[in-house]
Amino acid sequence: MTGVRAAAGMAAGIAWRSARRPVVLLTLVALAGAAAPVGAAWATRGTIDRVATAAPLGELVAVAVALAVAGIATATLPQLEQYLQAEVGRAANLASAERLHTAVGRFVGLGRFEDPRFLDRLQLAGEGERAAGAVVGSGLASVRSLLALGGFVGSLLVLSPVMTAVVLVAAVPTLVAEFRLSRARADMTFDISPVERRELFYRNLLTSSDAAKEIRLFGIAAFLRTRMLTERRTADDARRRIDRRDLLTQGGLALFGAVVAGGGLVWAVRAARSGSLSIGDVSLFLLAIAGVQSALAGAINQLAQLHHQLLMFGHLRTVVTAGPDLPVASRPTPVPALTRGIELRDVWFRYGPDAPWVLRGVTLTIPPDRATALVGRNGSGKSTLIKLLCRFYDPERGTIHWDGVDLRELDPAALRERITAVFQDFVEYDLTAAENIGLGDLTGLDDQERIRAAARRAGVDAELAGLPAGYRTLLSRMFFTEADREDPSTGVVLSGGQWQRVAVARAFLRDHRDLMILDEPSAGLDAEAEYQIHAGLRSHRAGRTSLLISHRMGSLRDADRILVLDQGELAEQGTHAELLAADGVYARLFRLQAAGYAEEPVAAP
Ligand SMILES: Nc1ncnc2c1ncn2[C@@H]1O[C@H](COP(=O)(O)OP(=O)(O)OP(=O)(O)O)[C@@H](O)[C@H]1O
Repeated sequence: MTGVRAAAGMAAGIAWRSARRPVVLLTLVALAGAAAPVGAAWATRGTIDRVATAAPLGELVAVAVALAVAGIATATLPQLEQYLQAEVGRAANLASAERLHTAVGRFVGLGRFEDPRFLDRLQLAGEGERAAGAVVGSGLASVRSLLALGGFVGSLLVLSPVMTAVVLVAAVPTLVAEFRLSRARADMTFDISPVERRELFYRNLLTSSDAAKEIRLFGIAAFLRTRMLTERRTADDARRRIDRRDLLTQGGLALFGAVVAGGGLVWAVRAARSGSLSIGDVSLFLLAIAGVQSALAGAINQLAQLHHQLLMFGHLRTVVTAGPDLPVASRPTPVPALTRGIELRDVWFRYGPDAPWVLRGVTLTIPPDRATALVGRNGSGKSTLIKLLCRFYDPERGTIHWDGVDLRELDPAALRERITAVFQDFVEYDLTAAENIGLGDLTGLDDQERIRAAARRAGVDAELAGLPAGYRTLLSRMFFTEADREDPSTGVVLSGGQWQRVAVARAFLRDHRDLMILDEPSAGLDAEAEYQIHAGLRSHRAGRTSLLISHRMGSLRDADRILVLDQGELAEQGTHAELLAADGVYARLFRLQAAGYAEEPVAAP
């Protein structure tokens, strides 16, 4: 309950700060909306009694006007309430989206994005993002219904305290049942979120252009479709169970309500016959009974919705108030220039407490102003080591020092300001060519000359300049209307190697950083493009600290130092010549690859 209360406080705070005036108006409309039907019931009673007793015309006109005003208010206020709820919703949801995504952007590491439970919560927080406004809307609608309920209960009380007690006691099981139902629905939504995530994965796969080739060639569309539908059926079964419970509960409650109302009607007719109620009283009684039931149903419905929205908003609150994913120093040390290099001291790392060790006691130095290469078989831990250098994770044991300072004492954002990188799984942004490069350094986003210079060094300038709209061409065919489909100037699809060079240009734009990391920058390049890129890299590397990972051993041989990782351990280090002479892991990998390039078949070592 504390979580729900805290979520209510946060949602109300967001709505109030983002839409004060609409919230005030909505409150006034809700109050008026509560008074209108009760007023209409009393005005009806007054009108009928005055007509029955032939009251003076002035009095008759006054009650008729009151009845008309109450009727108009009852008819029109719901529309105004709906508009204001939407207005509050838009403002509050926008503010919630900002809160949520600011919080997500503050996670400095990658661990949370790889935790399935956290991903489920994040998905539900997306729903919570749209719940903030609805929380206020449902909250005020509940208040309106409760006030109307109070008004009708008061009216009933005047006529019959016993009947009032009966109606109120009858409401208790309804309240309890509806809340249980709401909680069960929210639990079910959370429980099926992994199933929905898998369904989404299969659905995206079936419609993705990237996967279309393999799906067709391997003939796996039906297989994937079956899996997608199985996930959907599992989710639907869970929903059906709740819907059935809903049906039984609502049906039972409706029957119960009808019996109570019917009993009340019999009592009122008998009371009128014995003369203890006037005709107006009977009409007020009937309107009050109907009013109590509809206000009660409305209040319960809105409270149940409110409860559900608060549970969803609770997920957003959990994400927004989650502590830092990695400890960040409260007074970080300013990041020094990299003059002494980076040092790993007995670094141990694994991706989870039950996962196998990926790095085992790695101790090494990346010297400043030198080109260092990292080599090793697949899965030996090279990319992981790079992720630790950027502080996307912390080592489980051991420390990493940037110019003598433990990375944990630095502000992660300030550290990353000093680094540029091409990751193995770089991003292909569905943006223009210029933006794709400009994102490397936002200060250069509008600087065409800088962007072109970076592209030239990555060997992709001529190709980008030759696109239908040059650097302003969209590198995507995603955001298309039907009319755009035939017009190539609205977007193009690049080849894998071209994308790779765009990613290298992006890293080049972020020039003058202390450390340049290149994880397989030439994996998809043709021989000429690879040569060009490495020439560009060599000129860039001169006098700078760089760390290059590549399985193309030829591109590493001129590195100042080569580090060889094997099963998470530093197996060897030295220059190309030293490592060949040592005749270890490196020499074996190099000779295996060199054998593939020899003109005459050479026996593999
Ligand atoms: N996010 C992750 N979660 C869990 N395990 C991971 C994750 N990333 C990598 N691993 C595991 O860590 C080990 C090392 O992976 P890493 O990507 O560092 O190797 P690598 O040397 O760069 O390999 P490659 O040459 O294939 O790129 C692998 O066994 C991999 O399965």
